[in-house]
Amino acid sequence: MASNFASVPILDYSLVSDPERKPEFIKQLRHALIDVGFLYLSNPPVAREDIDAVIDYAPRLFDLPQEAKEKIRMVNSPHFFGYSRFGAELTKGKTDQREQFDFATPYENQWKPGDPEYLKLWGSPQWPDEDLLPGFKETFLRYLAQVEKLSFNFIELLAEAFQIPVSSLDPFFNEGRHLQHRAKVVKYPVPPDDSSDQGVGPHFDGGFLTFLLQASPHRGLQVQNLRGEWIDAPPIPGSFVINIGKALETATQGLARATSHRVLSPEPGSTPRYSIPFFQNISQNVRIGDSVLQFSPDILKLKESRGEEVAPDSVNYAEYGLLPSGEVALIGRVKSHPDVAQRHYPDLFKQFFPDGLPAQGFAY
Ligand SMILES: O=C(O)CCC(=O)C(=O)O
Ligand SMILES: [Fe+2]
Repeated sequence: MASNFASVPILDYSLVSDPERKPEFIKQLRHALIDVGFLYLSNPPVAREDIDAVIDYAPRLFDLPQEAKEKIRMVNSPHFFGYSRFGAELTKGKTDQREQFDFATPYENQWKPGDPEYLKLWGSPQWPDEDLLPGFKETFLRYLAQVEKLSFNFIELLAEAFQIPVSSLDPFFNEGRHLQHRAKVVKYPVPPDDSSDQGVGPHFDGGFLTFLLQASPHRGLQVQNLRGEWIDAPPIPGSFVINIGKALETATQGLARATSHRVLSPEPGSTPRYSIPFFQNISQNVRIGDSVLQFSPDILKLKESRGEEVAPDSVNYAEYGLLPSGEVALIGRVKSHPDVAQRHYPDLFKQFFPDGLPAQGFAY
C-alpha cells in the first residue's frame, strides 16, 4: 500500500530517555525515515535558552553595517565560510532570494601539500567582530556543540530503527568523530511585489542529517510528498526539523529517504523569515559506495511499502557513491560560490567555469 504523507510527523525526544516508551519513538522514527524523509523533533536535548539566544541574534547579524558583513565575505575563505550577499545563488535557474552567513563547528585546517584538495574545505570560520555583536560567537558555538551531540545520538537511533549495530556506522566517522559540521544563518527578505517567491528552490541536502531551526514564525518551508505535492512544514516553537541528505540516503540503500524541499519567500507586507540549518557531515575520505550499510530483508522490504513515487522537482546529485564525500562537498561549494572557487581553487574553477566568472552560482 502506498504511504503518501500529508504532513510532517512530530516525534518527542523525551520518549528516548523513557525505557517504556522508547520503542514507540523508534517505530515512529522508522516510519518518518523511510516514508517521509522529514520529521519534527520536539523536546530536543538543546538548552532552550541557547535556542532562544541564537534566534534573537539572527536578525541582529543581518542588521550589522554592510561593511562589517563584507569584511567577512565568503570570498576571503578557502573553507567557504562567511557572508554571502542577497541573491548570490540560483537553484533550478532562478535566483534564491536569501542572504546568508556560513559558520561551522570548530576545526583547524589539516591540509598539507600533496593532500587531496578537498581537505582544504574544513577550517576556521569567519566570525563578525565581537564588539559589534557581543557574545554571538560563544553562544552560537555552544548551540552548535549541542546540535552536534544530538546529531550523533540521532544517527545511533537511526541504527536502532533499522536494526543494525551502531558500530556499522563507524566507517562514516573514521576520524574518531573529529569532524566539522557547517551551519548557516539565513535571512529571507520580503520580495518586491512583482518578483518571484523563491526563497530557495527545490533541492535535496547533501550530507547525512540536517537539523533546521526555524528562527521566526513564518511559514515558507515546504516538503514534497511522494505524489509530488508540496506540504507545508510551518515552525513549531522549541522543535527542530530534521531531514535526510543524499549521502545518508545513498549509504542506507535508499531506506532513509532524502526528500525534496524548498522555501517560499515571506508574503508581501510581512517581515523577513530567518532560519538556521545545521548540516551533519561525515569523514571527508569516505566513498559512500564502498561503505553502503546492509539490512535484513524484512527492513529492506519496508521501502517497497512506499509505493509509486513521482519524480520530485529537485535535481539529483549523481556523484554521491563514487567520490570521497569531501570531494562531493567541494564540488557543490565550487558550483554554488564560483567567486570563492576562482580565488582559492583555480583549477577546479576552470574545470567548472571554462567561460569565466558567472554573475551567480548554481546551487543545483
Ligand atoms: O531555510 C530553511 O528553512 C531551509 C533551508 C534549506 O533547505 C537549506 O539551506 O538547505
Ligand atoms: Fe535544504
